[in-house]
Amino acid sequence: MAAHSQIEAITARIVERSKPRREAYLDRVRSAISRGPHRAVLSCGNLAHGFAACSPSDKRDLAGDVVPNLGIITAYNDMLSAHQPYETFPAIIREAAKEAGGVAQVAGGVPAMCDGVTQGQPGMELSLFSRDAIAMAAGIGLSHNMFDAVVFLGICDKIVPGLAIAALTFGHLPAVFIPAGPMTSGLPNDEKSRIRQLYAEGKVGRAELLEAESKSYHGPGTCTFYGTANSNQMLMEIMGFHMPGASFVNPGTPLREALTKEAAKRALAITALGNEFTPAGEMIDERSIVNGVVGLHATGGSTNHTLHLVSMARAAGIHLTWQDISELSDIVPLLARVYPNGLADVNHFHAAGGMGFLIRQLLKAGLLHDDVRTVYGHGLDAYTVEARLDTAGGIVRQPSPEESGDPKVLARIEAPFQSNGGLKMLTGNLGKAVIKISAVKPERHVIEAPAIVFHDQQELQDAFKRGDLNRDFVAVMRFQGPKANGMPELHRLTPPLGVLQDRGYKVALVTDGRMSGASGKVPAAIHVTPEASDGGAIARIMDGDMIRLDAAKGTLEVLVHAAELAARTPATADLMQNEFGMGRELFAIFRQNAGTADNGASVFA
Ligand SMILES: O=C(O)[C@H](O)[C@@H](O)[C@H](O)[C@H](O)COP(=O)(O)O
Ligand code: SF4
Repeated sequence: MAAHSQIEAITARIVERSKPRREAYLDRVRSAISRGPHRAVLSCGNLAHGFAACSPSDKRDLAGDVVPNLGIITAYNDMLSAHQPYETFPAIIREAAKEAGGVAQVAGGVPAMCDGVTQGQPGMELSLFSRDAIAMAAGIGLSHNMFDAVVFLGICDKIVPGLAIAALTFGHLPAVFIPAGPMTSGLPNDEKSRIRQLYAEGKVGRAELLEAESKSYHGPGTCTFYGTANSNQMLMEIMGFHMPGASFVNPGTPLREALTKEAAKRALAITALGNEFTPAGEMIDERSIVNGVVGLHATGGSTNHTLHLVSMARAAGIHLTWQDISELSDIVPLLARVYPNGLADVNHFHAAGGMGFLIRQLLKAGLLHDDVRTVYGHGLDAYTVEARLDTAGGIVRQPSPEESGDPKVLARIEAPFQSNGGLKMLTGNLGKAVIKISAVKPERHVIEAPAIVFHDQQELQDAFKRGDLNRDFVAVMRFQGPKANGMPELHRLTPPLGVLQDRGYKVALVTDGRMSGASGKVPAAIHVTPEASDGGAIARIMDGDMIRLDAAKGTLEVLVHAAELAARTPATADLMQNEFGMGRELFAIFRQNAGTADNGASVFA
C-alpha cells in the first residue's frame, strides 16, 4: 500500500532538503564499497596484527578476503541492567559465525552510561555528550578496517543513537543491532512513582523508597518503562536494523539466544561477499527515518529522540527537522499506552502484540513506508510478525494477529488512544521547544501562569520542601542547555511537580534542558532553543512574568511586550561548579562545540 499522501509529502520535502548532503554522503559510501572487501587493502603487517590472537583456522580464513569477518562493537558493562546480559554475547556470536562459515571478532567496546544511576547527579551532565563519545569510540573499533559487517550490542539512551551514528558513518558496512531485551516485570511503574511522590512529601522514608525502587529495577534487562532505551528498541526494529520481532524478548531465554545467533548469521549473509549486500548507508534512507519518527509518535516515545534522531539522520546525510517531527505528530495517532503514557510496561506491550502488531496497524493506514530496505531484506511488511522458537530450537515467524492482545495497551488504527502522536514542537518569543503530550492530560495541554525562575534543580526541590510552591506557576529552569552544563535530564523535578499538580495547581516546566523519556505527566516545554547560555530569550524571563504554554496551538510565549523583553539585561549564571568534578572537566570541549538542540546538540558538523 502506498504511504499516506502527507507522509509522502513530508518525506519528499526531507529528500529535497537533504539532497546535496545525502548525495555527497552516498558518494563516500560507494567509494568505500568500491575499495572493499576491506582486509584486502591492509598490508601483511596490518593483517598479522589484526589476527595475531586468533586460532590457526581463523588466521587462515582472515588471511584471504573470501571468508567474511564480523566486527562486534559491544557496550557491555555491569552498570546498566540492560547491558549486563551482553557479557556472554560475543561467545554466542563467534559460535554462530563459525556455524555460518565466517569469523567474528570484538572490534572494540564503547562506554555506556546508565541515566538512572546518574539522574539528579553531576554525572548526568556527561550523559548527552556520551552519545557522540560512543560514536567516536565505535569508530575507533571499526577503523581497523578488518570487517565485512558489524553487529552492535547496545540498548540504552545514548548508546543506540551513538552506535547508529557510527553505523551510518561506516555506511559501507552492513550493520545489525542485537538487543538483549527487557527485564521481567517488577513493581508497576505507576506504583513506583506513587511512592516517589510520597517520599517527596516526606510521608515515607528512604527505606520504603529504596524497597520500591529495588522491586521495580530488580534484574538483568532493560527497565520496563517506555523511556529512551525502549524507544531505541522500537526505532531499531521499525527502521530495519533489528531482526523482525527481536526487540522485546527477555534476556536469558532460549528465544533470545536464538535471535542473537540468527542476527549474527544474517549480518554475515548480507556482506559484499554474498549476494544480498546491504550496506547500512544505503539501507537507511529518508523513508527509514520517517518510519522511525512515525513509530515514535505512535508509541509516545522519548522526547530525547528529537535530539538523537536528528543526529542519527545527519550521519546518513539526511536533514530531519523539528518541524518534520511536529507535522508527523499531527497525522500519526497514538496506538500504545505504555508507562509513562499508560500503566502497562514493555513486557505487556510485547505480549499484547508488540512491534509486529504496531507495524501492521500503521502499514494498514499507509502511515509507514513499506518500500524500504532492512537487514532482513526488502519491505517492512516482513516485520508484521512475531518470532517464536520451533521444536528444533530455530526461529519461526508467524503473522501478527489482526486483533490486539490487550486493547487497553495496543489499539487498532481504527480506534487510537489519541488522534495525534506524542511529540509537538512549540514556537514563540522564547524560540523553539518540544513537548510530549501523550502522557499529559488534555486539560493540561494549555497552561498560563506566573514564572518562577530557577538555575538549579536543587533550588526547586528546596522551595518545594519549604512549602513555597503551593500555587499555580511555570517553573523556568534555565542554564541547563548543552553549552551551559551538557543539557542534563531534569527528571528529579517530576515528583515535586507531580505532587503540586495532584494538589490541583496549574504547573508546568519550561527549560533549555532535557527530561527523561520516562518523564511525562507534567506539561514540560523542553529543549528550549536558543538556550540561556547562547543568547536565548529564556535568560530574560523574570519572576512573575506570565508564561503561556499552548500544546494545542504549538506556542510558547512569555507575555511581556517585545520592547520590554529586548530592553532587559539577560540573566547570567555561575557555571563554575559545572566545569569540574565527575569528569566534567574532560567534556569542556563538548560544551564549547555543542550545536543547538534542534540540530541534535551534537559536536559533529
Ligand atoms: O530517557 C530515559 O528514558 C531516562 O534517561 C531513563 O533511561 C532513565 O534511566 C530514567 O531516569 C529512569 O527513570 P527513573 O529515574 O524514574 O528511575
Ligand atoms: S533504561 Fe535507563 S535506568 Fe534502565 S538500564 Fe537503561 S539507562 Fe539505566
